[in-house]
This record gives sequence, structure tokens and C-alpha cells, in this order.
Amino acid sequence: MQSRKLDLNRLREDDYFDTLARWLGLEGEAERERMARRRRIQKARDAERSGETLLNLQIQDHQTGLAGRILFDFVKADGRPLPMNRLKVGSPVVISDSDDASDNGIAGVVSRRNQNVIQVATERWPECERLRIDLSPDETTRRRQLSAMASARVATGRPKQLREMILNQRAIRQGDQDEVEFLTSLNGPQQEAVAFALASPDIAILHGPPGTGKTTTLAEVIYQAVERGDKVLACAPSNTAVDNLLERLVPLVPAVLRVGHPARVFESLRGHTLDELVEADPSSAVIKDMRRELTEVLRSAARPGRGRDARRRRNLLYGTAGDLRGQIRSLEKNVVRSIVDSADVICTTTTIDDDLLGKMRFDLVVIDEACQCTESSVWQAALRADMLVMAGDHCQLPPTVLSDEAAAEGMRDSMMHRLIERDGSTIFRRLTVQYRMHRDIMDFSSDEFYDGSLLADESVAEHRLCDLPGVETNELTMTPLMFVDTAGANLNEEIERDGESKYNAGEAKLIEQLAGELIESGMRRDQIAIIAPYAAQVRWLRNRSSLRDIEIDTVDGFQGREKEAVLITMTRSNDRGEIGFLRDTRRTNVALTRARRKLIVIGDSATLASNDFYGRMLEYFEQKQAYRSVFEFSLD
Ligand SMILES: Nc1ncnc2c1ncn2[C@@H]1O[C@H](COP(=O)(O)OP(=O)(O)OP(=O)(O)O)[C@@H](O)[C@H]1O
Repeated sequence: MQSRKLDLNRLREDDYFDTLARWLGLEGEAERERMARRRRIQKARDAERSGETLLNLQIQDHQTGLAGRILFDFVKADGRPLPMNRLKVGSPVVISDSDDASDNGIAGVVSRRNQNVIQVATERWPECERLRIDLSPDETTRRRQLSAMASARVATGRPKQLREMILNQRAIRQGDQDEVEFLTSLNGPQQEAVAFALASPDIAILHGPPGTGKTTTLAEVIYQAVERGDKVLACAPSNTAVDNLLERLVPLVPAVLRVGHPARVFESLRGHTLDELVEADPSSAVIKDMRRELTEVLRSAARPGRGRDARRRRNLLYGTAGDLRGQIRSLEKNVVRSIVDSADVICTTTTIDDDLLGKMRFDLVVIDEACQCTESSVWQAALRADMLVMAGDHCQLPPTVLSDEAAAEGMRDSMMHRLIERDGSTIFRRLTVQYRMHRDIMDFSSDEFYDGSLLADESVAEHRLCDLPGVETNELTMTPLMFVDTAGANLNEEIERDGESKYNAGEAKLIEQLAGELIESGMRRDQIAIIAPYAAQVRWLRNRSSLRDIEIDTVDGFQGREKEAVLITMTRSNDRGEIGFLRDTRRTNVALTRARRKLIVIGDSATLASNDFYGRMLEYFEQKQAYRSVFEFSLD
């Protein structure tokens, strides 16, 4: 059955919430199906290739965290680095026996990760030696969203008013802007955006194209709000985005609290996490002793010995652990309450811990990266708001949705995008001065996605690789753009064995050569990035020894980041003109806007130009005299 896109603006209240609930149901089904499929894959290498499974792990270390959780550090049993994976900080996972497919495992949440170690917070001690970790369906998040939407349906007072505005039943008002004394040095459009957001009585949107200082601007909005006495909830859909905002906020607002899993928090920010603040509280010494005891009890329960009594002993120990955990929780609850109450700003992901925040409401709720939020994921935060500010860029990657059916009906469209389309310029302000890209790198994206409105700040407008210390001046380093066309050279895409993802060995070779030339010109490896839309191409490139220490990632892994030089391998090359998910040009927009001084794109014009957008992209490179044919390079 062909699904068609639904217009949420036309739906009545009940239909709107029913639709979102149905999408969540479809998404849950899709996630569960995917997990079941993955667990059926027998061959280790293939299971890990999904990026959602890590096999053959062992415990390297453990410690106790807040609320009696145990934090386990897992490493590969053979000492190798972890393979490329999508287990992020905050991802729900299941830890189970690597050798026993029937083991249902223990639920946990990823709390930290690096190349070699993945840390998972869980409540029980795994009972086997050789473990696997699988990304698990995110039921908790879905349950919380459903419960928020159930409350939103019957809400009264202010939440009801906001609901009516979001559902197109009541007009969103505009406010009269006051003079603002800015704390940070903002450009004109940023100042206008701050004043606009602060004056809006209901809902305001900040549209931040790449590198335009969206987070800087949001931080100023939050600072100003706190100055006038507001209590603020600052959210974002991912832990990384929350931490980026937190990093900007800390120098401006001292009383900031970061709740949620003690994430990839930078050293300088750790003092703001709930865990650390609780730790610093005087009553923590007692709690710490109790936690130590809990760990011991759990450890004994995992190894109850043999014999008839083993099960009884284990159950007794789990009983004791349960009691202990209860006592720890009640002590911690009091400490936590006072910390939460005294914060001016609370930072969290949009999956809000409702038990922690209780019925707390906020004068201002801010959602960063709001275009990566599905519509249903906004409601938890929106329900707590007197006034709502959303910031993001709908011309970059949309939220990840697994269910094709839900996606076809519109689940990938964010609320922020819908409101911009519905209400037009009255509801948003766009930031237009960017601090990242050379003017020529910016212009194509600006014309295609932002009505040509972007301006390069003069500090970056003309900057080139050869202006960097230690980099020599040559043709490669003097110019900001290059497209290498592989048409006619038979550098065809291939499908990874046993997989679905594509790679292109010919393009990879060209990437190696060009990256080599950049390094020979004096660039450091950490100033270069390679972006491929396909995971198989990323894997292929990461296996090239000449590219070691150069960051290589998918587009999705690169949103929000930048490098001095970026090489993109478009990967698709076939005689059917098939470009697959490159058709979603928002993904390409992200890829094209990561480079500060040099952007190199490698692709097959014969395949790409079947699509008008790529046709225009090729013309742009030609017009900037940045078009080269692969035949100008000698590939050995
Ligand atoms: N008014 C300004 N003056 C000088 N530099 C600025 C200004 N605003 C932002 N920047 C710089 O621009 C860069 C991008 O800022 P920020 O991280 O806030 O952007 P963003 O829009 O959130 O980024 P992204 O494109 O990743 O979403 C930062 O290095 C920041 O210091």
C-alpha cells in the first residue's frame, strides 16, 4: 500500500495525536524487526557491520554511578579497537552472552565511549565472560513521548494554549522588541534573533544555516532570559548537542545543571552534571558506602556458586540489593531535589526524565537542533513551557526514522519545519553571517538552500589552505574548490559482500592520492576530513593505511562539525543513473558545508547529473573553474 504524506496542520486534535502515536508504533515495530534480524546473523563480522552490535567484549573495569547503577567499561577481548558503530552516549542497549543467542540479556544505556572502550550503565552484573552489546529498541523514549502526548491532549491553561498554537487553532502572537544589552559580541542578524526570541510571548524559531553561530545565539538568549529572572529548560535531541550548548552556556550562566546520563562531558563541564553535584554534597559519603555495599551484593549474586541452594541464595541477594537500592534512591532523591530546584538552567536531552523534574514548569524552554526532532519528541519539553524557542536548520539532516511507512507519511518532518512553512517569516529569524567557509564554498549551498542570503564573515571569506602556518602555496592549497569527475573512467560502485551498502574502490584511490598531496603540502592529518555518504565506503577508506589518523565518517556522523579541508567521495557510479539516498539533497548540503578552506568532491557526473540538483552543482564547479576530469590524474 502506497502511503501518502499527511498534512498535520489540517488534522483535528485527536487525529493529530493519534497519527503521531501510530508513527511511534510503526517505528517501534521497525526497530524490533531490525534487532531480531541482526540477532539472527551468525557471522561475527556481518553482525558488527550493521553498526548496532559489538561482539566478543569483556569487562575491563567497573564503578558505581548515581542511583545504584553500575558503570561497566567493555573492551574487545582481543584488545583491538571497537569497530565503527552507532552506539552513542545515551543509546539504550542490551548486554548478553556472546555465545548464547537465547540469552535475553540485561538492559543498559551507553554512558561513555571512545575508540577502544564503551561504557554502559546498568543495574545488574552480567553473568557471562564473553559478551555482546546490541542497540536495543528505544521503548523508554517512546513511552515517555506517548505519555506526554496523552497529557497534551487533555491539558488546560498555558499548555493548552501552546497546543492550540502548534495545532493551528490559535494564532502565535508577536511581541514588541525591547533594547537588549548583549553580553557576547553578536553580529546584526544574531542580535535581531535574540531580541526577537526574547520578545516573543509564545513560540519563536531561530533558523541557523551552517556555521552561523546558532548555538552562540541561543546561549545569549538563555543568558538574557536568566537575567530577567526566567527559569530555563535547554534541550536537544542528542547528548552531543546538549553538551555543545552546555559548553557555550557555562561561561555565561553559573547555575547550569546537566541532567541525564553523565555523558561525554568535557573535563571543564563535569562539575555541572547532576552526578557530580550530588557527589559534592555532604550527605554523599554515606550514600557512597551504601553503593559500595550494593556493588558487592550484586557481584555475589552473579556468582552464587553451585548446588541446590544457589538459586535461593541468589534471590536473597537480589532482594537485599533491591532494599539497598531503595534506601540509596530515597537519600539521593532529597539531595537531587535541592540541586534541581536551585538551578537557573537545566540542560537535558528531549527525552526528559519526568520523575526527576516532577511537575516543574519553565518560563522558557529552548530546543536546539530542533530539526532533528520528530514531532512527537517535542511534546515532553513543550508541555513544560510558558514560552518555546526552537533552533535548527531544516535544510540539513532530518530526524532518523526507520519505518518507511511512517517516513512516507511525514514522520521525518520536524515541528520546527512545519511551523516555518505554515507561518512564514513572522515566526522565525534567520542567521545569515557564517564563520566557517570560504565564500566560494558557501555560495552554492546558500543559493540552493537559503535563497542566496548567506554572507561569509570577512575573517573567513577569502581564507585558503596556504594561509595556514606551515602549508605551502600550490594550486591545491590556493584554491577553495575542486570537483574531480570520474565519468568514463570505469570507477564503478560495488556492493559490499553480504551487505547492502556501497563502496567505490576507484574513488577511494583518488581520495588517498589527494589526501596525500594535502599532507605533502604541509597539512596536518587532523586538519583533514573525508566524508562518504555510504558506510561501506567509510569502512573501505578506514582500512587504508595511508589515511590513518585522518577523520573519515558518514555525513550523518559529521553534522555540526568542520575541518580545514574536506574531501567528499560521492561513491555512486553506475550506468542506470541511480543515486539512491543522495536524492535527499539535505544530506549533501551537510557534506558540502563542513569545509573551512578547501572542498574537494569526487563523483561521476554521468550518474549524478541524472538529478537536477547535482547538475547545478557540477555547473557551479565549472563556473568557478574548479572542474577536473579524473583523466588529468595518473592513478596507478
Ligand atoms: N558573532 C560572532 N563573531 C565571531 N565569531 C562567531 C560569532 N558567532 C559565532 N561565531 C563563531 O562561529 C562558529 C560557529 O558557531 P556555533 O557553534 O555557535 O555555530 P552553529 O550554527 O551552532 O554551528 P553548526 O553549523 O554546527 O550548527 C564558532 O567558532 C563561533 O565562535
